[in-house]
Amino acid sequence: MTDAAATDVTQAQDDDRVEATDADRVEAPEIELQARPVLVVDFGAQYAQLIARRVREANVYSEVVPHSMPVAEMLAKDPAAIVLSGGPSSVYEEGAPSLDPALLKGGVPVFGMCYGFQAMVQALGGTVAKTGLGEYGATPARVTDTASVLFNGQPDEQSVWMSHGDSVTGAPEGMRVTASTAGAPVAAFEDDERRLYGVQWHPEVMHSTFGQRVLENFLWRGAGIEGDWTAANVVDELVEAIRQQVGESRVLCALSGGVDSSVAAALVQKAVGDQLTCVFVDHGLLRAGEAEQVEKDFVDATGVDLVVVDAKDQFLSALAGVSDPEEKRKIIGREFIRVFEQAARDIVGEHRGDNDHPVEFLVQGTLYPDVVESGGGTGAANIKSHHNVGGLPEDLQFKLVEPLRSLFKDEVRQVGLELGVPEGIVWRQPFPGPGLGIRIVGDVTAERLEVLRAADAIAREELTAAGLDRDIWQCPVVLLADVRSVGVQGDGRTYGHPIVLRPVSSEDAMTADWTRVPYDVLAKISTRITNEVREVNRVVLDVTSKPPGTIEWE
Ligand SMILES: Nc1ncnc2c1ncn2[C@@H]1O[C@H](COP(=O)(O)OP(=O)(O)OP(=O)(O)O)[C@@H](O)[C@H]1O
Ligand SMILES: O=c1[nH]c(=O)c2[nH+]cn([C@@H]3O[C@H](COP(=O)(O)O)[C@@H](O)[C@H]3O)c2[nH]1
Ligand SMILES: NC(=O)CC[C@H](N)C(=O)O
Ligand SMILES: [Mg+2]
Repeated sequence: MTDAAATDVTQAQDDDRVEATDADRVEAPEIELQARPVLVVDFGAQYAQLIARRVREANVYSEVVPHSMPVAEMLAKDPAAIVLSGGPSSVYEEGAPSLDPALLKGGVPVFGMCYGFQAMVQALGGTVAKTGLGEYGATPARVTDTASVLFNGQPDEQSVWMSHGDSVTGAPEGMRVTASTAGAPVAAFEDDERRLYGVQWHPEVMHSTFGQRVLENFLWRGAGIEGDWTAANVVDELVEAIRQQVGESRVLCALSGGVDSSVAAALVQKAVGDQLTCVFVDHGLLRAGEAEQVEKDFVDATGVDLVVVDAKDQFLSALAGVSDPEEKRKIIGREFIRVFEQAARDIVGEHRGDNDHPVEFLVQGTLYPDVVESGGGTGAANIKSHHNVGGLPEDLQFKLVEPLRSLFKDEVRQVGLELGVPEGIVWRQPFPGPGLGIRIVGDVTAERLEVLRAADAIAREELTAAGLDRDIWQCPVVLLADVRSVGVQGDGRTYGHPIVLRPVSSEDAMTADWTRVPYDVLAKISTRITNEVREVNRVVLDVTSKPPGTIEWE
């Protein structure tokens, strides 16, 4: 299940850590889709993006907006409907985010969940109070009208996921109460005339048995939305939005050969064809065989116009002596941009005479998780600065083209399949842009990279041989360069470094669990790494989920 809980993990104070500041916060996406959106108003919820995602699963386009956005601005987006999220506050407290009653009078269908439900009640003149009857987790609900818009055709007893301490003690006038629980006599209400609906629970989490059905009923029946938004529509809309944004300008695409940039490149290719040049940076932090694979196999499979830049020395010298993860990420983000700037100058030079248009735009395969982890969500904490978002330098001259910025990886894979991107690329495991640079705990040197590359190649080879590639989301292999332990090899003492295996299963990288790789496969990897990589005398397995751990160690 997806959730944004990871972004809420409080970071331990550490004087050596490069602190994330407000300056790290990132701007809203530049590309906007043309379908009328369903706006998810975020009241500080754990699950705002999850709601948006569930709306898209109902084939309706959706975007998250902060509760602080003025109503006029929300209505200016011409929303097809509005969903109000949950949130940690209590509506009757001073300073709690409130709902402007004007939003409920704009003629747009509205659906409130939990805090959003309570905020509707307050705005409509009902009452909310702390009753001492909080409900947390799976809760039996009684539906009192199984023919209503929300509950049509559903059983009159269903299990819903609750997380509330406050309850509605007085329903607003004109609202029909259609469900109740022990702690929330008013657990759902509906008003078909004003097209206002709400539930006290969280239909967006999979533990609410009929959650998706309730949401779909609101969207399709209550709001009368067609539900025709599919990967095919999104391709058309994104292509059109890219054309609008880019015009006649030349465009560079930062292409890693990974899923996201390949799909982004395919979209831009479709939109502005020969205005596009892809740039792949070999920063010396790649895995064994990767540069060759992108240079040859990728071009063979897609036919893109690709420039490969060898920037190994530039990155390694910029990273020399740096061990702080955030500092590494910012250096890598900056050096990437410096490489793209140079490439832009070279490309303009090449085309001088037949093309006067400078390279104004840089395409990146940024996804929503990159944005939210970099602190770009509504009030979300900075967990780590992804090189392509929070790691961008302040003096960035390019305008960014990031068509996938509000999507999750599994949605991007659907878009990729729709575009005909080869399956071998669509189903590739993710590999982070900062590469092995954030898998060496300690500073990055050419020698350490060699060690890690050798261990990583063995782990990948054995996991592939065991047929586990599609079961595993990705398996970072991490070198603890500043840790040494004693071993005995060939009857002699060794004092080597540990390698950590971090196989994880996930749907979208927002949450993850460690993969139960069979012991015999782990044994083989361990034996081979310790036999074949001289500097390593110990292999350990990371058995932490996300949260609390992140997938990468840095
Ligand atoms: N070596 C590289 N050369 C050029 N651009 C890169 C490189 N590595 C990353 N990027 C850029 O940074 C973006 C973010 O990297 P990220 O790893 O999240 O995505 P990806 O590599 O496209 O897909 P995946 O998540 O499947 O690895 C990429 O989409 C791409 O635009
Ligand atoms: O392109 C990227 N630039 C980055 O700076 C970066 N940091 C993490 N990752 C990848 O993002 C996903 C979530 O990773 P974490 O759980 O470690 O935050 C995982 O798939 C990670 O591999 C990155 N990708
Ligand atoms: N999850 C929520 O939206 C909770 C709403 C409110 N804070 C309550 O406890 O009732
Ligand atoms: Mg990648």
